[in-house]
Amino acid sequence: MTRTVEDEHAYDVVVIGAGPVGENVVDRVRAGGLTAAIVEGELIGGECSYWACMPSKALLRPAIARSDARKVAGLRESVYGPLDAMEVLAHRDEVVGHWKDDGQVDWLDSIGVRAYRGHGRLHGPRRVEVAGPEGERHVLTARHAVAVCTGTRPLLPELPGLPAAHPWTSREATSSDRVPERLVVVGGGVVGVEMATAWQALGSKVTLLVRGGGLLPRMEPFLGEHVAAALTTRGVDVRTGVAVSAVVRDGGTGPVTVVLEGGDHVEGDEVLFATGRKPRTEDIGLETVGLTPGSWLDVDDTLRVTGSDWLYAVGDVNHRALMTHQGKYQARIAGAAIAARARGDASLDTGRWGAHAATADHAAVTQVVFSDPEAAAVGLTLAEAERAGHRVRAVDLDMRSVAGAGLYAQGYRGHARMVVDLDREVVLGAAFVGPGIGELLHSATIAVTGEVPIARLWHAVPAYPTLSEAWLRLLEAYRG
Ligand SMILES: Cc1cc2nc3c(=O)[nH]c(=O)nc-3n(C[C@H](O)[C@H](O)[C@H](O)COP(=O)(O)OP(=O)(O)OC[C@H]3O[C@@H](n4cnc5c(N)ncnc54)[C@H](O)[C@@H]3O)c2cc1C
Ligand SMILES: NC(=O)c1ccc[n+]([C@@H]2O[C@H](COP(=O)([O-])OP(=O)(O)OC[C@H]3O[C@@H](n4cnc5c(N)ncnc54)[C@H](O)[C@@H]3O)[C@@H](O)[C@H]2O)c1
Repeated sequence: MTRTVEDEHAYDVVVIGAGPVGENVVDRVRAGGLTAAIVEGELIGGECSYWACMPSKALLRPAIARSDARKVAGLRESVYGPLDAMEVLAHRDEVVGHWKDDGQVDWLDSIGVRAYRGHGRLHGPRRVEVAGPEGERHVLTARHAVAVCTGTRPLLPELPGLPAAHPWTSREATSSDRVPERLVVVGGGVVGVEMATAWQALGSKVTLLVRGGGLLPRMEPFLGEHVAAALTTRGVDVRTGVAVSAVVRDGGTGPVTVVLEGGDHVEGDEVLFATGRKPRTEDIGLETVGLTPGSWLDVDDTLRVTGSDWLYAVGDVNHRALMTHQGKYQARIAGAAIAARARGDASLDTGRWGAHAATADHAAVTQVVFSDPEAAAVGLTLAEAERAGHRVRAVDLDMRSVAGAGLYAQGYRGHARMVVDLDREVVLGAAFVGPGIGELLHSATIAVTGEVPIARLWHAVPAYPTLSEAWLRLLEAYRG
């Protein structure tokens, strides 16, 4: 039965979108002494919890653990067999709470934040309307700020036959309850690489179609080269420099044919399009506050939308760094800035590395790609540092020269790079690829964020024999 309940409530802060970022915004503004409400149209916890980070990592963990174990003498033989795909999928279902958000609802209750179920839209300055699932309507007004944290959805290219072929997007690739015999993956970015790794390990025959020259194009090129070589060794058909021109699936079910420019084609039982994201801003009332529906939202370093004194855009939706940890960092900064402005606080500190400025978005974005081998990076690549006008030197290291690498895995293959600002003698960026390398990243993040002088890093002694001795070798190479 459809009913209309119209009520109006005022809060200090109203947040649209209860993904990891929206949740952290309300947490921080509550900690700053403000009242807050949050609006969610699907599941509280957002894309990350149910169709992105968490399920993808649950699928990848057994693949990576098995691969590492197969490189250890005395253990290799015990892990020779295939993964139990059904067990892995069942564990993935546990990790995502069977796509139920009760736990997150309890948490919001516990911090005193009211959650409104439904689609949120701006309706003029400081006003949000919520259209609930049963036709009810709530009007929320914000005394201090509205934060748009609506995230992204998959961006599909306009190709003949694509909608009718019912392609997988990241949602199906992370929630499928069966393993397709043949999976075609289009896109060599992070989603394409991680999902090709997972489904190949779970038993699919994977073809990875990449239009550029290599994988993971936003990172140092050697990361993608190592990952591509390893995927190929494991049986993935990695094709670079190819463009998809059409997709054919008669009747929308059964085998799917991916047609390439030049006439070649690839057959699969499913096709995943991992071709990027677009902002979820097409239907959130942006036009009522002078902004363009469907656009990414430009913000300053306090995450406030350009030209506004009350509207914030935090997380994926502002296109600064599309990762959960970066979005949560922004949420901490935005929450503190909103609370400080609400107090009329003269201590608002928006300078570089200030308490109310998301400086790391420019200088120290971190990412771990859970491929096999893992790829990880922080800060600037060599090319980015040069483009930015820094006088830099890149120091490279074959990870085989690190004693801990040989112990971690026989036949260890990996590589590390540190990009040094020669004028200030600080690290601007670092990148690593190799088994177990993801956990090494935070040491690099501290070096980059702290702008620790190389002369002081020389005194940061990595324990022997760990992978962290990569730092020792990099510094030795730099100092000559
Ligand atoms: C396959 C995959 C794997 C990933 N793995 C990782 C990883 O390992 N590590 C990592 O750091 N990042 C990862 N990411 C990126 C990560 O998922 C995003 O950066 C993160 O989810 C962004 O959080 P968010 O809160 O900004 O947006 P989202 O998580 O997208 O949440 C937005 C929320 O807003 C809601 N919403 C939208 N519009 C409205 C509206 N009008 N009214 C009400 N509610 C609305 C949505 O329903 C959603 O719940 C991955 C992404 C993908 C696709
Ligand atoms: N571990 C992690 O941190 C993690 C994991 C998954 C996703 N994410 C984040 O989620 C976001 C989305 O990831 P993504 O991989 O979907 O996007 P992406 O932008 O990283 O990669 C998309 C790739 O698809 C290619 N592409 C675009 N259109 C194409 C076409 N028509 N044909 C062939 N290739 C095409 C692009 O060249 C690009 O390389 C990223 O910003 C990523 O950082 C993070």
